[in-house]
Amino acid sequence: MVRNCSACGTQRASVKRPKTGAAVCKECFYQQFETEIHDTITSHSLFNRGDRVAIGASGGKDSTVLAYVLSLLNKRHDYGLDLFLLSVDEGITGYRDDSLEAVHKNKVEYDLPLLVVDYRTLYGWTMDEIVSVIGKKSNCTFCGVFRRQALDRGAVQLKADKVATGHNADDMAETVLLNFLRGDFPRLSRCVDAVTGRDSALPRVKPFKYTYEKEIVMYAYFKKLHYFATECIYSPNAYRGYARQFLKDLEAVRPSAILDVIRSAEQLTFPPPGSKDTAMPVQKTCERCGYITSQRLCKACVLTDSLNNGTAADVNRKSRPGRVKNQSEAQVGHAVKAKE
Ligand SMILES: Nc1ncnc2c1ncn2[C@@H]1O[C@H](COP(=O)(O)OP(=O)(O)OP(=O)(O)O)[C@@H](O)[C@H]1O
Repeated sequence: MVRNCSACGTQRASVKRPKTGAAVCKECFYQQFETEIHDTITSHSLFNRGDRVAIGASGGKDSTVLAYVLSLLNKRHDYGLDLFLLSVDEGITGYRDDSLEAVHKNKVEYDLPLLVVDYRTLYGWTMDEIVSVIGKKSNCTFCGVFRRQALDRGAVQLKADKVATGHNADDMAETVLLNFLRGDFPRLSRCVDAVTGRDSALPRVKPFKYTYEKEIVMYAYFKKLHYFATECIYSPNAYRGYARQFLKDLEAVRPSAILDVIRSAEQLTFPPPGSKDTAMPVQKTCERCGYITSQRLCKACVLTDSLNNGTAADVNRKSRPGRVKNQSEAQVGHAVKAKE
């Protein structure tokens, strides 16, 4: 039976929205999708007029749609933002080199300036080289720490006020589950923030906080956006994989499950009311590179040292659970938990 769009009532419905189950026409899907992102941006005050915003552009679906939609909304609602694409080349042959080609296309199509920073220049090591030394098991630790800092360093080069990333609602809900399963309560409430480091020099914003991955894929498909659709070849993050599959199973039964998980975490406060455990680590700067850290050396310098002095494989072995960690190892173990 042919149904009319539940929003405009005139066009034929051609899309069933994964988030709401509503049957809508393509135009109304675009409108609703874009409006929901605009609402997230305004309700969480993600940007200020005149902000220079570095969009973390990996060439994947999320950041490609983010670059497209932010350009569109910036014009439509006159946000007054200066947008830039910022890519980190981790040095993964057959993965990042291909996805960066998509970013180069986006740069032209969306008419946005692009800066590419790379691990080789920043740290002296590519991920291909790191994996050849430490294997695939814990390489995400190195990549996560290096990427976070590389994005910050690139953003500083761009004189950016903010970094926007394509983390979507599925990513957020997965991270909530993982923090819950690890008993990481301090992170449990913070991991759903649409803005992190609001008072820092370089806040990070997540305009897709409430945007479902399936809708991002649909939007990219209908709009024929150019993106690179392959998983990282070095990404065996099995534990996150379980959380992802669990959420997908829940979503299949009840589509609101993803949003419900996020909303639950939003209600949590840490430390719990009445708790005396409120001490936050004191922020300093790394003695070697000047990057922010609560230790003498930042995590990236600790990891780079371990690669240079041949102890990188030990760092991974030692940071397994059940063993008392020294300060450097504790920093590294801590870093594994961040999906950024
Ligand atoms: N190499 C990179 N260069 C720049 N930004 C990146 C890079 N990798 C990740 N990001 C940013 O972090 C976000 C989340 O990254 P993640 O690795 O989870 O990829 P993802 O969920 O597959 O996203 P995407 O589809 O954009 O690749 C991305 O949307 C992007 O904004």
